[in-house]
Amino acid sequence: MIELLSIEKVTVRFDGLVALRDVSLAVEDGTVLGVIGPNGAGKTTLFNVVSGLVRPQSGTIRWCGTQLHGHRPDSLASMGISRTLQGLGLFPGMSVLDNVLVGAGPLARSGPLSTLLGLRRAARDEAELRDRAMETLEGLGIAGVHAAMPSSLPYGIRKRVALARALVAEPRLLLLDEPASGLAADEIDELEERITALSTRCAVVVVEHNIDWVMRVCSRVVVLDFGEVIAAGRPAYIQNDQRVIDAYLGVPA
Ligand SMILES: Nc1ncnc2c1ncn2[C@@H]1O[C@H](COP(=O)(O)OP(=O)(O)OP(=O)(O)O)[C@@H](O)[C@H]1O
Repeated sequence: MIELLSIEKVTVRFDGLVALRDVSLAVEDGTVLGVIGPNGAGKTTLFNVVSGLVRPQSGTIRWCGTQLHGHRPDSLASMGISRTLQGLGLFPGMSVLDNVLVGAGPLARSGPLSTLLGLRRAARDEAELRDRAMETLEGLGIAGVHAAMPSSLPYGIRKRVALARALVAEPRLLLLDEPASGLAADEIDELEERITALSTRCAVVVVEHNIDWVMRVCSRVVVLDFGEVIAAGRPAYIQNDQRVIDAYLGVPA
């Protein structure tokens, strides 16, 4: 299987606090990797490192075999990486479609200059992007609300809009920060099916506190505790690992 993302011995310090210590993991194409751990374990920091929001003090990050040096969050989509945020991160003053178009923006071939010089092409690009955004909404069953403002929609639908915004760029790697939080039981089941279907198109990394869901959806799981990887492997292995049970899962019933 193709290794898309490889993180090797990454350490992140915030002043005196070590948020990640010598963390290594790899994400292969077509897989769903779960990242779990108690609050403050370093899960979001890990996403921030991959996204270029946080620079590690040491360690390397490779994307499709090439080492990343000082990559920036605004280059992520064109690299083929998309991310959803904890919570929603939708723009309240923009319609659902416009929110999704924000995710498609980095793909626009027409920058400000070509927009000035070639209005026709810019218009064509915009129409293509709109079509693509509508298709993405359709794929998630929410094309009907494309003109609505996010605040008028139930939380589960808004969460799908946030997913659409990440998917519209057709990423090779999708980073999902707590995708199941705040969802009802039937929506969580639906999300399981959706992620499983998505994994045929892209690799997925999920940070999630709903452990049962993680164990169902993920092919591999990495467990962080105080910034360190304390276990990594298949869900069945993780569930029976004594360090994981002690640090996070508690005594099995
Ligand atoms: N920008 C920052 N400046 C200082 N400390 C930070 C910063 N970002 C994270 N931290 C600290 O780093 C540690 C790891 O935080 P992080 O948010 O990555 O954990 P987490 O596993 O995502 O937690 P949660 O499950 O609560 O979201 C925490 O102690 C946190 O307070």
